[in-house]
Amino acid sequence: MILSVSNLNFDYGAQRVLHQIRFALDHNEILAILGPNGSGKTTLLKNINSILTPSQGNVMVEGHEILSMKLQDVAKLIGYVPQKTDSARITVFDAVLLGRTPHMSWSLGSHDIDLVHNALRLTGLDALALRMTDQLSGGELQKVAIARAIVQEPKLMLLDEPTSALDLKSQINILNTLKGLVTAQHLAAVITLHDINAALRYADKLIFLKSGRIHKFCSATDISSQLVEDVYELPVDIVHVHGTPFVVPTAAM
Ligand SMILES: Nc1ncnc2c1ncn2[C@@H]1O[C@H](COP(=O)(O)OP(=O)(O)OP(=O)(O)O)[C@@H](O)[C@H]1O
Repeated sequence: MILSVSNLNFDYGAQRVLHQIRFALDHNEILAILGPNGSGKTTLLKNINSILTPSQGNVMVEGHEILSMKLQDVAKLIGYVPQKTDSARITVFDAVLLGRTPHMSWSLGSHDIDLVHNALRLTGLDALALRMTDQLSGGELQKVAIARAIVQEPKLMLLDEPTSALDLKSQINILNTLKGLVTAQHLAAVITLHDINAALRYADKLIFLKSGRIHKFCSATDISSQLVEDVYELPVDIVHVHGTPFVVPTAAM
């Protein structure tokens, strides 16, 4: 098991936003967190990597209690791709190289440089390596954040809506890259998505959050129209295309 979250509650001030969250994730697995706006998806990711501190409960990654670790050590275990990434007056290459910071001492080795080149290739950014990040589009910046998380060589990747700004081909490339990395490097990934159909295609496990509670923790194969209707309060049909389930809102609403 790579990630274990037990009895986690989180409050923003007096407002409880996450209630008794409990799940585990194995190596080689992608977990998609789904749910309506405001259901707590981003808050849950930020509790897993200790940007936010749970009011109760704990998070273990590879047997380490995250809350008791130094941030630099957390960054060796967890690569985080936030929903929004800031640009700066540095090149794409340097922005990606920053992902190596937790592993660096004094010198920059050829391994670090090779990892950056590889991540630029995987995310389709080779041609932009020397461009300043403040001259990128939103989707290109999103790819930089993903490349930076890849060079961290984490055991667990947390990605918050990583494909929200990407065109269709880039969405598929990034999700295929993520799936390939998870398998090849024996990692796990937790990814928040609004696109249920992408989740059904790429995730092994699903968590449906509703009002800060786990409504259902299941496999992608357990999807049903009733489940989606209960969570999103929207009537849907499930159709199968080439064996893959697709959620389609029913015509009559
Ligand atoms: N900094 C904050 N202070 C107070 N409440 C917050 C803060 N950030 C988020 N919230 C509230 O916490 C709840 C969960 O928010 P969160 O961003 O985790 O939801 P989400 O499922 O990621 O939403 P979305 O799909 O819209 O991105 C919401 O009710 C939100 O209004």
